[in-house]
Amino acid sequence: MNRFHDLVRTRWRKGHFLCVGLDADYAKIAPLFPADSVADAIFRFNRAIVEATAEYSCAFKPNSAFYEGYGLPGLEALLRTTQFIRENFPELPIILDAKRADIGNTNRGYAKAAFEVFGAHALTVHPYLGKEALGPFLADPDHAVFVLCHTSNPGAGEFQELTVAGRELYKIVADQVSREWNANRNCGLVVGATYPGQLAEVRAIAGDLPLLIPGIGAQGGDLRQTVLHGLTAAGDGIVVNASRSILYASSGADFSVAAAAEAERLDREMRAIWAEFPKK
Ligand SMILES: O=C(O)c1cc(=O)[nH]c(=O)n1[C@@H]1O[C@H](COP(=O)(O)O)[C@@H](O)[C@H]1O
Repeated sequence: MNRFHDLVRTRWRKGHFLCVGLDADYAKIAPLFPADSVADAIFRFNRAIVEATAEYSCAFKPNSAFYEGYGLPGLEALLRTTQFIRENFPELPIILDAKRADIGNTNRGYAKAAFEVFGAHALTVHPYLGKEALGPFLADPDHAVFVLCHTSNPGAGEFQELTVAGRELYKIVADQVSREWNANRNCGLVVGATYPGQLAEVRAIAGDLPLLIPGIGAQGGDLRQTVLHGLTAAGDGIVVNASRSILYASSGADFSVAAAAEAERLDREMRAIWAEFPKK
C-alpha cells in the first residue's frame, strides 16, 4: 500500500486529523534566534514546532515557498527539517506543498526533488496539464499526490467554478481524479475549508479519497463544518491543515508552548466532532 496512506491511516485510526503546516517565515523567526544563521534559525524553529505538535498531528506540511525564498540556506533548513521528522517521528507523513506540475519529462525532476531529495511522502500538484503529464506522479504507487480541486483563496472561483460542459470545473477535477487518475490509489484532493458547501460536494463525488483541507485558523474556515463535510462515510479521510495559527500562536520565547496548546485544542475539538459523526 502507498506509504503516505499507510501512515496517515494509522493516525486517523487514533482520531488525529490535524496537519501542521510548516510555513516558517524567517522574518518572524529571526528575533527568536538572534545569534543563528538563517538555516539554523529556521531549522531550530521547525524542530521545536515539530516536537511540540507531533502528538496531536496526522501529518506535517512544509510549504516550499517559505524555504525557496531564502535561497540555499532556506533549502538547507527544509532538508534538515524533513530529515529530522523522518528520523524522529517516522509515524508522521510529510506533505511537501509545492503545487508542482509541468510536462511529463519535467515532472520527473519535480518528483525526484520531492520524494528523493526532500524525503516527502506526498506532494501537492495542480491538474491543469492533465493526467498524461502527471504520469510520473500517478505511476508511482509509493508516494501520494494531492491535486488542487477547490482552493481556499477568495478568488478561487474565477476558473474553478466555471461551468464547463454543464458542470463546475472543480467537480470535474474531483470526478476525474477519483475515477480516472487514482488507479494506483495514490491520489488525494485539495479543498479549502473556507468553502464548506463545495467541500461537501467534493466529498460526495470523491468517495473515500483523502482530502487535504487548508484554511482553518488564519483564513477563518469553520472547524466543525470542515470536519462534518469532509469526513468519509467511514469517518476518516481528512487532513486538516493549520499553519500560521499554530506557528505564531505566540511571537515570544514561549512560541512552542503556545503552538502545542493550539495544536492540542484543534486536535481535541476535531476528535469531539468526529466522535459524534455517524460512521458506517
Ligand atoms: O495546497 C495547500 O496546502 C493550500 C491550498 C489552498 O487552497 N489554500 C491554502 O492555504 N493552501 C496552503 O495551506 C497553508 C495555509 O496556511 P495558513 O492560512 O497559515 O493556515 C499555506 O501553506 C497555503 O499555501
